[in-house]
Amino acid sequence: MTDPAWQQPIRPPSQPHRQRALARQVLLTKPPGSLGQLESVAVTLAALQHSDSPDVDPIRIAVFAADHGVCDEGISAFPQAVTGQMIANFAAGGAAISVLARQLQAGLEVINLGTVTPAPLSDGVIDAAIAPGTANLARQPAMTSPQLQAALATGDRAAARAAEAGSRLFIGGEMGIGNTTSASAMACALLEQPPTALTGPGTGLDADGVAHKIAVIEQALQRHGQDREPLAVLGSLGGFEIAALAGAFIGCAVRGIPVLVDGFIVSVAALAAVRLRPELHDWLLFAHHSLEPGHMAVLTALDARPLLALHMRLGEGSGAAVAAPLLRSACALHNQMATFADAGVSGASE
Ligand SMILES: O=C(O)c1ccc[n+]([C@@H]2O[C@H](COP(=O)([O-])O)[C@@H](O)[C@H]2O)c1
Ligand SMILES: Cc1cc2nc[nH]c2cc1C
Repeated sequence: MTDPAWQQPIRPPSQPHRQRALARQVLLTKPPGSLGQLESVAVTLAALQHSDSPDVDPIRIAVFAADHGVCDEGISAFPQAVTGQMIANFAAGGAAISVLARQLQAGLEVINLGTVTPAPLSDGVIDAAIAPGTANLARQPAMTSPQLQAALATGDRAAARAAEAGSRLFIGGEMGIGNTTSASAMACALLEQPPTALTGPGTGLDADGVAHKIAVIEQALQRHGQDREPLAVLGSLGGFEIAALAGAFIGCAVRGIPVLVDGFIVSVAALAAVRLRPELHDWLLFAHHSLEPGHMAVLTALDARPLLALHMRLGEGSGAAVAAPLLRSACALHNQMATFADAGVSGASE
């Protein structure tokens, strides 16, 4: 039997391309370091893409959507039906990520991994339903092992489609009412922190709502928080869309596509995936710092330096889509700026 996709080899970044990109940055007509993170991003992309002219176009955005059985515990400000309704909105072009994808001229695909209210079949939605949502993680494991493998494989297929389309940057988004409970529980298990430190309002719970959500996560962690192995955490506390994101990110690294990581839920998926495959870490760029309070701890654990902090907390891949033009700028500056020699500009004084 062949190994599952998430066990395939991941190519290391090219050190010669990194060294040449670093050397070129010093020659460009600017004080060394003055373009800050735009410099390091261009150098990272050059090494990842094994290219002296890094480029993020075409960009692929894949939004993974699924429902969560833990909604039975009353942990979200919104009803579960919104997940299916938003899938239709993504496809119809009216959601925030639909607008941003158009603006970026990025390919957008929406992948339905299973909702309680069947999402209307629409063009542009890939049906990859595993079940009408996960089981209630406060009372039983969120998913079975075959369901977890199916979700990981669904993510890998999205990475394969991105590679076939020639994508040079992958943005993974998510939609799932209740998924901040799942992501917070996963983060607690993976980071060995208490729910009080990593739980927040999600779509907009008040203080009482957050206190109840913390109690639900405590219950879930008591039931199955002891096994901190990443597949066990994904299976017992995760969501289908979170597992698919983990599979997609590993699949992108396997195929040589850099990933721009979105907000809290996507970062938790990335953390689980990095625990599974530490070499994935090189392939992740971080878009923004979400308002969800657990995000900072997850970013710190990933040693991430997010590009933006806009107080966003939408999900869908929206923070990454907003940050993507910064990567375009970083590449354009790296590729097109004149050198001191070309432009006849004097370098720094001795
Ligand atoms: O990306 C984030 O940082 C983020 C923070 C808070 C909420 N969300 C979105 O809100 C939904 C989950 O919120 P909740 O309260 O239902 O758990 C889900 O569809 C996410 O895309 C996303
Ligand atoms: C309307 C709505 C849109 C979303 N997009 C991502 N999560 C969401 C949650 C809600 C409630």
